[in-house]
Amino acid sequence: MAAPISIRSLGKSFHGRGQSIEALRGIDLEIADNEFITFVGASGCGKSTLLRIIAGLESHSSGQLQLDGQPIEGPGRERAMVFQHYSLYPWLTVMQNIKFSRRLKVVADTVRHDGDIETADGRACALLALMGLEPFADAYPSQLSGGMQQRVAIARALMGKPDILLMDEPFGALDAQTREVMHDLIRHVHRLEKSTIVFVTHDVEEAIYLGTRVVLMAPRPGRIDSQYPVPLPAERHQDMKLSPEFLALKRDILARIRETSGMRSELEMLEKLSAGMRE
Ligand SMILES: Nc1ncnc2c1ncn2[C@@H]1O[C@H](COP(=O)(O)OP(=O)(O)OP(=O)(O)O)[C@@H](O)[C@H]1O
Repeated sequence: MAAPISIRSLGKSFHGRGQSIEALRGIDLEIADNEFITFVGASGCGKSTLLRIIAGLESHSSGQLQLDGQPIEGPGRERAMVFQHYSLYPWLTVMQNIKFSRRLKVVADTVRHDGDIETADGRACALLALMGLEPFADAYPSQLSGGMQQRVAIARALMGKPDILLMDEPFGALDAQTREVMHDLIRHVHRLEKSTIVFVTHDVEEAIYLGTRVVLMAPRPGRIDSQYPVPLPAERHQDMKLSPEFLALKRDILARIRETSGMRSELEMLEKLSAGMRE
């Protein structure tokens, strides 16, 4: 069962070289069990920092952060993270990469149970099938396309049956067609695995297609600007990207990103400048 995340008045500042950067201020957010929540916003608005704090990879400076009622004080097995760059071990095969985190756990245990290993093998085979990787079980990462490598990274993250999957622009380096395939795949994974997914992206269309709720963050300091429930059914297909509800939401979010990032005033200034040159 996935655990709810509760974030109250959370702030984060980075200090260094006589400078202080307020990366996050006053973040209040509840993320429900099994939710698929997506984050968008201008560069530098603190999306990755917030994700890393939820992962326990970064500490917060103020406020509270709880997972199932308990404070998050570091990484935990109930959370797994997938990054933009595949971070696979090049000397291990696909199957070995998927089983790697589980192997660390088994080796770390004082008593080694054969049953554990069998269960891990079964889980790895199931994930291999789920991610469409069966023909590549014995291949090495360098023999795979970017999309296939990212499937391996997702399978590896799912290996420990995490309640929460944290994804930081996982498809950012993929071409448009591969991204579409990955979108349907990750929604399928969400349905089957029932984990909560917290997904950071620059791509508004991706955020709407995947999420049940889109959170828009704004920069300087990083904060939540607005939230948008996605008016699409749980079962999604690519044609929905052309529906009036989808396009209206995309337009609203893009306009708000332009406003919060200062892009709108820059565009207006450019327009005035070119009008002046025409006169
Ligand atoms: N380790 C760090 N040390 C100092 N400043 C940092 C650190 N990590 C992030 N920051 C700063 O915190 C702010 C938020 O950064 P963050 O990477 O979380 O934003 P983001 O929304 O994920 O950006 P992008 O979309 O470009 O990835 C930025 O001003 C960034 O420079």
